[in-house]
Amino acid sequence: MSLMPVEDALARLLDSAAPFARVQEIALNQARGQYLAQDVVSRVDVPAFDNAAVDGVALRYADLDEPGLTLPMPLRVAAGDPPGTLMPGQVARIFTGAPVPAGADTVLMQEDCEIADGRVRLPAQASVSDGQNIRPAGQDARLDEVVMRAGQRLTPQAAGLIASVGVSRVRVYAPRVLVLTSGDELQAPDETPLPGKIYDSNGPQLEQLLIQSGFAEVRREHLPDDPAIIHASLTRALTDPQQRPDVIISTGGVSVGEEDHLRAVLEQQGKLDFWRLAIKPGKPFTYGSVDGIPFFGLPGNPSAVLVCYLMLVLPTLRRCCGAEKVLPEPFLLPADFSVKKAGKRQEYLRVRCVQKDGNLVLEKHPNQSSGMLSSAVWADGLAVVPVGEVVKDGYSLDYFPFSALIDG
Ligand SMILES: Nc1nc2c(c(=O)[nH]1)N[C@H]1C(S)=C(S)[C@@H](COP(=O)(O)OP(=O)(O)OC[C@H]3O[C@@H](n4cnc5c(N)ncnc54)[C@H](O)[C@@H]3O)O[C@H]1N2
Ligand code: MOO
Repeated sequence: MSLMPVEDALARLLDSAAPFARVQEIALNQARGQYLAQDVVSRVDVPAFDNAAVDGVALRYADLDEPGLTLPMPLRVAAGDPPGTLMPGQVARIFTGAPVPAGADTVLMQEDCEIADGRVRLPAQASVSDGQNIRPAGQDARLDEVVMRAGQRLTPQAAGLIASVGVSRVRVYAPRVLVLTSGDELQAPDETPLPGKIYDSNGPQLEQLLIQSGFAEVRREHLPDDPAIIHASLTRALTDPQQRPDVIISTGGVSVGEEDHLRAVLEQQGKLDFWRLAIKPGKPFTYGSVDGIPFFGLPGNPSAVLVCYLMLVLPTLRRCCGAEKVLPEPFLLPADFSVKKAGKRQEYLRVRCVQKDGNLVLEKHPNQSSGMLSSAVWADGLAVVPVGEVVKDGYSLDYFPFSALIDG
């Protein structure tokens, strides 16, 4: 059976992405990297007035025409003061951020003048540029200008920019995400370990991935390997208006084993769109919908969860928030390792970007088992080995830092 290429799967996911209906108005101090559901329009010019970029003196450039000039300094303007007016033949003491007085057109750094007894000895005109050290009104934003578009992320810089234009509340996408872990072998990390059982790591990992990538409304539920109970839990989540999610992400139960029930329930209760991709780790990746809600069925192996979330789920969530760009550009970096056997699936290796002889190279963790997370913690990103390719030492590979994948 041929597996669907990762690019085709991503294209299908992005095609199917419909805007999330759930939108929330939040105060800027609640910004946690969500996606804007509205354009942000400036209420002012930023800066609102021409102002000094340095501490020094404000003057008329034309007054510098005489060499070795000393002029009186009757005016003092600090940040927050009204600008005042400068008469010809005068200079004003001025500080960074203070409005430039009417009549002044140039600001000199105090280090370039001699200030004494209310007078200033000025440098030669040749060493000064007309208009220097003035930050013009509106250079950052103009009144009524759109400074951020719907679909952009509320990064810390964005929160600062939005505050600077006099806007304190914004509408953001706030989809409810239901994370379903599955498997009779799982226990919560605070339980006493029982024979044959393992601790759930997918639940905490996915929840943190979602929160860090701007999707904080996460509810987690654990499902046993019992189709009737899985069916009932899904029905409850879909019919209770307090719980009804906007997207569902499950882990485990999508492969070919007799105890892999999630895909079967999805097919029965909803619609299976596609299953099985040429991706390593993550082959049994499953996508469909239940009652119109997108359903991502991730494999159970924890590193497959990480890779599938970052490369397939998160880009789709971003598109549902109106984002144009859903994946960062990869860096092309040489491998400091080799992969001798060409694979049938596009492989996402857990790698580190390190310095070697003054150049950046990629180092691969020796154990790439999809059941392991210690290698994912050791790594700082993923390197991509396309289907059918071997990697010789020094070959360049696409490398995505985790930070860029998560931040978008
Ligand atoms: N005969 C075949 N067997 C398998 C195939 C295959 O093609 N033929 N594919 C393998 C691949 S690749 C993957 S990936 C796994 C995925 O299987 P499932 O998605 O059905 O996942 P499970 O079997 O439920 O779990 C796999 C693995 O992960 C552990 N797990 C599950 N949930 C969690 C959790 N929340 N926290 C930590 N670990 C979890 C689980 O115990 C299993 O060890 O199938 C292969 N098999
Ligand atoms: O696709 Mo699986 O995660 O390689 O073991």
